[in-house]
This record gives sequence, structure tokens and C-alpha cells, in this order.
Amino acid sequence: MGWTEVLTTAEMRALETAAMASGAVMGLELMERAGTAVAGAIRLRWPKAGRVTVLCGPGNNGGDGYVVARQLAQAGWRVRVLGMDNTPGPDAAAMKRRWAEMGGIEPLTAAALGSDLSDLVVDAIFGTGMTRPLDREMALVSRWMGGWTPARAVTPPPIVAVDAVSGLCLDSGAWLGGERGDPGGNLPRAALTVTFHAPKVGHLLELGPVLGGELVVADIGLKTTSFRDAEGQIWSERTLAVMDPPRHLQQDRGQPLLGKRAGSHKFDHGHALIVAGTAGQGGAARLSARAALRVGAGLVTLAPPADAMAEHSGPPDALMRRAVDDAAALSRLLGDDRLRAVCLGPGCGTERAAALLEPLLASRRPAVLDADALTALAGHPAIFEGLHGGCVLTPHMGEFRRLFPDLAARLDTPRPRSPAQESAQTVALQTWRQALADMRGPLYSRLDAAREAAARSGAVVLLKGPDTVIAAPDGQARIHSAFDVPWLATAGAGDVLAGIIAGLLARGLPPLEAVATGAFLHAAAARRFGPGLIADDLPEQLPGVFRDLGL
Ligand SMILES: NC(=O)C1=CN([C@@H]2O[C@H](COP(=O)(O)OP(=O)(O)OC[C@H]3O[C@@H](n4cnc5c(N)ncnc54)[C@H](O)[C@@H]3O)[C@@H](O)[C@H]2O)[C@@H](O)CC1
Ligand SMILES: Nc1ncnc2c1ncn2[C@@H]1O[C@H](COP(=O)(O)OP(=O)(O)O)[C@@H](O)[C@H]1O
Ligand SMILES: [K+]
Repeated sequence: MGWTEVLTTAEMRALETAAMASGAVMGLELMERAGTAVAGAIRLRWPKAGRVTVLCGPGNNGGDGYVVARQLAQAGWRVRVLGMDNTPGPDAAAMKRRWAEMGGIEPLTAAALGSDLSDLVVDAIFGTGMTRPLDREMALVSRWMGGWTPARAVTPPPIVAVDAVSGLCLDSGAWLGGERGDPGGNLPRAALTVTFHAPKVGHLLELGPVLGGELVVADIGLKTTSFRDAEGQIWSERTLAVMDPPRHLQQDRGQPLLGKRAGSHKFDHGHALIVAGTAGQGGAARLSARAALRVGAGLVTLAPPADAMAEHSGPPDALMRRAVDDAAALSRLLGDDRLRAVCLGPGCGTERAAALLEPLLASRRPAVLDADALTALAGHPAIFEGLHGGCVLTPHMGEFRRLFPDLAARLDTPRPRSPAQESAQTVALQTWRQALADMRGPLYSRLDAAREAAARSGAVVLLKGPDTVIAAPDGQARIHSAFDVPWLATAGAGDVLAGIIAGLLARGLPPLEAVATGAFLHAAAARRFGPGLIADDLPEQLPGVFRDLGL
């Protein structure tokens, strides 16, 4: 599978609209396929027909639910349906009628669920239309699914979410309502989420992976896979996610991208310079340097100040050392154009980083700016102005907040978009491009924040976390989910990531590619080592990761 396209809810709606406008498919048909896919996924995982309760909302997500109810009943399940009595759209109404010919529909309330004894609950209340916090009754239904009732704690049956657990914002992965990052307890956790055509941004960010359980992306026959403009070019603001080892790592036009060609010279694989700090700054820069070597840079030079050289003289012996005391020394060193990429920040010290940033940016060399270099950038707006497209900023949320306080503040704002913005959610086909650019909601996402940060700085931005988001100044973005490797949250893991990216830049990968590939390799190394991981282990896992990739 490799890189997979990830859509916002507005993009998904536009694709559906485009497919229907082209006459390729009718809405009712898409809904039938969506419901069939959910019922199929359920029957695959729970092959013995049991009792299922299907919760249907007021819109098309509810419409999918009625299809699931019909199909499971036909497969021998005992089906109970609870539905909201709002007027659904025509497709959902048709599906509701078809179900009503087979079985009853009780009102969807928490009280009705209190005594439910089914083996499985299907959450088809809200999907991509989820734009505001759940009202009181639906919040109670949601808490029941999360295992809470006013009377007592319950053990809810496994939950299968249609498109998403209702309450999750599919554009940000945040819970709608409550505090961002701390939405309160008793959130429902699905065993399985079945979404359609492509993962949505919210499946991969923040709470999305936590609440969604296993994610199945069902093909519902939408032919269009990406947006193309009038010239047939793929729209530049494209978001891709790593779902499996990216195939492009193994092959690029027949050449292994990360492999080494027979007969090549060490300089063919680039020379990376890793700036280190004064004595007592710890091994951060050495971790970066080791990672740059392991990822295959032909040569790696560690550059501490002269008086810290002794501290930095330990292994690996493959590492070269050059003293760099000040800006002038760095400028001289960068006069050698075989030095293809620089890593500045890990274990560097903020003052030293500030002093060295100017000659580094002036050299226009591809550069990873991490840790102390990010703090230095935040304190020196004039230096920030010198950032360019070869720069990679790798902030964690704290560093991001220092660099882009206004964007971080928007992430903290719990309020969803206004009703006026919500009504703009229906995208006229001919204006989709503008509409999609305007519609980022209902909540501001880490993807939005990284994109704005990249556009503002002119650099590639990697916003760290279990849901790492990467954005380039032209709007292209990548999401790399590492929720499965919490062992990566360990001191120095970020220094290794910076070194991996610097090594890949030295090897000649374009910045966005180097960063996305680096994030993948970093997590793959952690995955391969498993529990007990410390940062020093990460570079040592890279050879095994490469072997696994068939290099
Ligand atoms: N877009 C597509 O291509 C397809 C969509 N399908 C289904 O359609 C769903 C989207 O359907 P809809 O757009 O009708 O939206 P939903 O069914 O997710 O939501 C229904 C309506 O509820 C309202 N609403 C939002 N938040 C609310 C809240 N907190 N309390 C009360 N009402 C609220 C909104 O106005 C929304 O229109 C998808 O999630 C998916 O399940 C599928 O049938 C297959 C194809
Ligand atoms: N819970 C987590 N699960 C998976 N990866 C994580 C998690 N928390 C952090 N990471 C990753 O670990 C690395 C930590 O980097 P950073 O915060 O800079 O730490 P340090 O400065 O100690 O090196 C980043 O690559 C980040 O994406
Ligand atoms: K749902």
C-alpha cells in the first residue's frame, strides 16, 4: 500500500459530489456499498451471528446504519435498531424505510440503551457531518458506549464505528466538546472503525487512533483517487499517510532509493555535518551523528567547539571531528561544497545555535534545525526571516508553541466552527478548490497548524508526536502515525530523528522526502526493537530495518 492519500471531510464530500455529478454512481448506491462494507467487516470478525444493536443518526451516517441493520438481519443476526427521528436526507430516508419493512426502530435514548444486552453495538450516529459537540442526550448515549450510566458503570459490548466514533472530529482527531486534549472520561473506544474510500485526517491524529480501534478502509467504488486541476496536475495540497512500509523506499524508477549502487563512492552518498555543543551538553549531537552514519551518509563530521573536543572523542570511530568555534569557522567549513547537509540544535546550546544559524542559513545548505536551534530561532525574528526551502524544522509541541504561538493557541481553542461556516460545507463542484482551501474544520488541526507554519517559515516543518505531521511550504503534507510504539517517547529519540533526516538530506533526498522517510525509518527502528528501547538503540536498528525493506 505504501503512502495512502488522506482526505479532509470536505475533500471526501467533494469526491462524492464529483462521482455523482459525473453520473458514475448514485448516492443510494454509495450508501448501499458503504453499509455492505461495514456488515462484511463485522461478519469477517464476528462470524457467529449474535445480537447487534445499531444506533442510527439523522443523516447519511445513520443511512449507512440502516443498511448494516438490514444486511446483518439477512445474515441471521438478531438486530435491534435505535434511530433519531430527525428528517434524514432522501437516500438515508429510503434506507430507513427499507429497514422499517423488516424491523422496528426505537427512539435513540440513553435510557433505552441502559438495559441493552447485545453482543455488538454499531455506532452510525454521526460521521463526516459531525460539526458540533453532542447534545445532552447523545452525550449520554456516547457515555453509555464508553461504559458509564447515571446508575452504574457498565461494560459495553464491542463497538463498531461507521466512519468514526460519533463525537470525534474527522478533520482534527479531537473530541468535539470539552477541553482539547482533555475531553473528560468515558469516551467510547471502538474495536473497529470502517471508513470509506480513504482514511480521513481525524483517523490519524490526536484521539483518532485511540478511539477508533482497528481501521478498515473500504472501497466503495469511487474511481477518483485524487484531485486534479484543469491541467490534470494533482492539487498541490495533498496529504499522504504512511500505512505500511513505503514502497518507494525500495524502488524509485527501478533504483532502490535508499540502497547503495555497486561501484559508488563515499562522496556519492553525501557528507553530513553535525554541530555539537560546549562541554557538558551531553551526547545529543553524538546520537544525531551516529544516526546520520547509520542511515547511510557517506561521511559524517561532528563539529564541537575546540575546548569540547575531548568530550566528543568517543566512538564511533567512523565519525570525523572538526572544531567549529564560531560563525566564521562554520562559514569556512561550509565553503567545501561536498558538505551537503547540516544538523544544528541537538546539545548545541541556544547562544551557540543563534550565532551559527546566520552563516548556516546564508550558505543555503539543506539543514535540520532542531532543539536549541528552534529556541534560538524563536528568539531572533531576523534570523527566522532567513529560513528557506532546504530547511527542516523539527519542533515538538513545546518548541512549536515558542516558534508559532498564535498557531498553537488556535489548536488550544475548543470552539468548533460557526454555523455559517458549517453551512458552507456543501461544496459546489466548480468551486471545490477554493472551498476546500477555505474549509478547515470544524476544529483547527495539527495538520492545519503544520501547514501554516511551513508556509510562514518557508521551511519543511515536522511537528513531533505519536501523530507526527509533516508539511512543506507548498502545502504538501504527510502524516506518520506511531501510536503503536510509545517506547519512542524517550530522551534523545528526537536527536536521533534529526540525525536520520540530516543523513538523508546529505544523501540527496529532497527535503519533504527526507523528512517523511526519516519519520518512517525512526518509528520502524523503534518498532523493530520494541519495549525497553532507549535512544541509543535506534541507530543500531537501522541496518535491520533496511534488510527488512529488501535493500
Ligand atoms: N461522502 C461520501 O462519499 C459517503 C458518505 N457516506 C456516509 O455519510 C456520512 C456523512 O453523512 P452526512 O453528511 O449526512 O452527515 P452525518 O450523518 O455525519 O451527520 C448528519 C447531520 O447531523 C448534523 N449534526 C452534526 N453534528 C451534530 C450534533 N452534534 N448534534 C446533532 N446534529 C449534528 C449535521 O448537520 C449533519 O448534517 C459519512 O460519515 C458516511 O457514513 C456513505 O454513505 C458513503 C459515501
Ligand atoms: N507517545 C509516543 N508514541 C510514539 N512516538 C512518540 C511519542 N511521543 C514522542 N514520540 C516521538 O519521539 C520523538 C521524541 O522527540 P523529542 O520530543 O524531541 O525528544 P528528545 O528531545 O528527548 O529527543 C519524536 O520523534 C516524537 O515524534
Ligand atoms: K459513527
